[in-house]
Formats: sequence, structure tokens, C-alpha cells
Amino acid sequence: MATGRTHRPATRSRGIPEATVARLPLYLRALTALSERSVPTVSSEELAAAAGVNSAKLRKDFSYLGSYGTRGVGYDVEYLVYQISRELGLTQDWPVVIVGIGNLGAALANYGGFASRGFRVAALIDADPAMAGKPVAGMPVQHTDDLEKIIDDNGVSIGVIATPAGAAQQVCDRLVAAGVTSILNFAPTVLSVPDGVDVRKVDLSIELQILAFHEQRKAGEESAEAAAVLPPAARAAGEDRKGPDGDVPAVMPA
Ligand SMILES: NC(=O)c1ccc[n+]([C@@H]2O[C@H](COP(=O)([O-])OP(=O)(O)OC[C@H]3O[C@@H](n4cnc5c(N)ncnc54)[C@H](O)[C@@H]3O)[C@@H](O)[C@H]2O)c1
Repeated sequence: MATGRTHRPATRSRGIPEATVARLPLYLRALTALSERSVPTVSSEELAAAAGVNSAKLRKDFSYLGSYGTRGVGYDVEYLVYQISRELGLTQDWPVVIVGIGNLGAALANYGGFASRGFRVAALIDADPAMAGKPVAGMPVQHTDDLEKIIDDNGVSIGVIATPAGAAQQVCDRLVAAGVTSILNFAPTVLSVPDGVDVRKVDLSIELQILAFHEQRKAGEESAEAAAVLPPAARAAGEDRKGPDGDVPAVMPA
């Protein structure tokens, strides 16, 4: 009997904005690190810096949780860990299945960080008959033929897709038909899902492309700054000092 499929994140119904929900894991990670160091309280500024968020935004986010901290003391670290964990639904066990146990699926299965955050890997599923029964991360890989039964038996509502892109939609459709309502998709493809099903896509190459964009902008700003510190005559002379690729040599401060 599936029990997990009806769980919906409480955050939506409580009217917490999606952007705040997206920042809660950042706060939780920073707070967990403080808790591990037995730090009892933290100011909004310190926590904002640790989470990489603006402190006014943090205070606004925490106001949605009904957490305002104490003036001059800050926020109680343990209580905030509990509050955010509860808000994110992490105080309950979330069985997760991973579909596609190749390089990535096996790495995810071996990652210990899921279990410590309340995500129990309930099953590993792959279409390759040669993999069936083989142990990965201490669990036998199960064949996709049994996908629906596995979802039902374990009350799974969260599925992770780590198959090739061409198989992802079909895997997604089967997961959804079996009762999965949240999908974490690593395959480089856009999935169509019915209303009520949440999909989060992880694409490391997109993250790298965004970093490349920022790197390019930083390089542009540096050369603009270098040009700005030159007196006009030197700037004009600098034209002659360009390297063979047109790069302007770095300007040393006087
Ligand atoms: N999001 C990211 O940042 C990121 C990073 C690396 C890889 N990927 C993507 O993750 C996916 C897996 O990459 P990989 O390197 O592990 O590939 P892989 O070839 O090593 O593994 C894919 C696995 O999926 C299985 N599979 C194929 N069709 C299936 C189906 N219909 N049902 C169940 N299992 C099926 C295969 O048998 C294989 O074991 C690819 O789509 C890849 O592009 C994403």
C-alpha cells in the first residue's frame, strides 16, 4: 500500500514563496554546520553570510516561518534547524528510487548525504537485465519490469531519473503512473508531467555555462578597469603594446 504518494510539501499550502523555499536548504546547510560546532545562536548577518544570502532577505524568509529571532541574541540554531527541517518535510522519511544505475545513478546511490537528510534510497532500478541483482551501494539493482510494484511496496513519492535522455520521458511516465509525484531529473531533456507532479532538473553543464558567463564578464571588467586607470596618453600608447592576440598588457599600479 503506497503511503508516500499523497504527501505534498506543506510549504505551498502555507503560502511560502517558491524563492523562499529554494533558499531554505541553504539556511539549513549553514545552520547544520553551526549546530555541528555546537554554536547556540547566530545573528541574521552571520547566517546570511554563511548561506550566501542578503540578510534582509533572510529576515523576510524567516518571517514566513514565524521566526523573528531575539534582538541582541539572534536566532536559536537548534530551533531553526528543526523549524526549517519541518517546513521542508525533512522530519519524515522520504523513500526515493533511482532509475538508471550507470555512472551517475551508482554515484548517487553511494552518496551518504541523502540518508542523513531524510531521503532513504529505497530501490535502484535499471533496464539492463545484466544488472539485475547486482549490488550497488549495498543494494541489489532491480529490473524496470518491477518498477510499479517497487513504487507501491515502498510508498515512494520521489523518483530520481539518471537514464540516458532518450529513455527519460518513458521512465517519467511510468513513475508518475505508479504514483510518484516528485521527480529529480538528471537526464538532459525536458520532461512533460501532468499537473500536481513536480520536476526539478539538475544539469551541471548549465551551471558550468553560467560560471563561464560570469568568468567572461569578470575578465571584461578587469580589462575595462585596467584601461580606466591609464592616463589618456598611456591608453593611446597601449594600443601599440597590445599582444599578438589583441590582449592589453596588465597595468601595474605606480
Ligand atoms: N545532470 C547532470 O549534471 C548530469 C551529469 C552527468 C550525467 N548526466 C546524465 O545522466 C544520465 C546518466 O548518465 P551516466 O553517465 O550515468 O550514463 P550511463 O550510460 O552510465 O547509465 C545509464 C543507465 O541507464 C540505464 N537505462 C537505460 N534506459 C533505461 C530505462 N528505460 N529504464 C531504466 N534504466 C535505463 C542503462 O542500463 C544504464 O545503466 C545521462 O542522461 C547523462 O546525460 C547528467
